[in-house]
Amino acid sequence: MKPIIAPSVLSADFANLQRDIEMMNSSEADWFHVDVMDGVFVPNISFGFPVMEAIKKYAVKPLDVHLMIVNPDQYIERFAQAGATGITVHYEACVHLHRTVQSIHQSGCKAGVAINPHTPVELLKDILSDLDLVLVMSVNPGFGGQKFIPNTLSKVKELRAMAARLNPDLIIEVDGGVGIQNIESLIQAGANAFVAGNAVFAAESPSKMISDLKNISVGDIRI
Ligand SMILES: O=C(CO)[C@H](O)[C@H](O)COP(=O)(O)O
Repeated sequence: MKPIIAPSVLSADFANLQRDIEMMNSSEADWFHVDVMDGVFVPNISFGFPVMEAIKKYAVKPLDVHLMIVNPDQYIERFAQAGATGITVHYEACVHLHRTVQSIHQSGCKAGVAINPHTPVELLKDILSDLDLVLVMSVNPGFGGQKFIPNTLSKVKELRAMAARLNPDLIIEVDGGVGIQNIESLIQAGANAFVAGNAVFAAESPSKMISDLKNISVGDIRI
């Protein structure tokens, strides 16, 4: 099974957003990854509803919305209305995570939980069966173009083993510093969805890079 590739709109050229969206539409990308940052949960501010609605207007693929914000519960319904297909909230930002996940499902979206590099996978044990996706951050969230943290590989392996018992259909998405140099080992570890910002948008041909990531040959596929 080929991996899910979700180019991150954060790394697109915002002055040519429609052009970059059309590129993603006609590429082998599966999802649009939409990073929302509030300047509180992470030390950066990206964009909010108007940009998200503009993306939705042209995108013909699912919008995978990653909320790097405090109090995400306040905004779930609005992100669903703005066109999200899936909404991922941070474990570290939610006090009543089970309730938040229920709200995401009630809004009609797929539900994901993201964990920061320092957050142990085992903390997800009691929520795992309620999730469609876990997003494993392989950089500290807030900025594109950072260096992949190698410890992510063992976290993905541990999570896939836990999911085999509790939620075999779980999508494990990796976000941060992902590219052609590490996607194969991440697939072998058990991940099956990948966010790629810099790797795609700094490439000479972004659509070819998306295709190369999508069609990577993997020795021992475990998904
Ligand atoms: O969530 C993010 C930052 O918080 C970005 O999606 C992520 O960093 C992807 O960018 P890159 O592939 O350039 O690392």
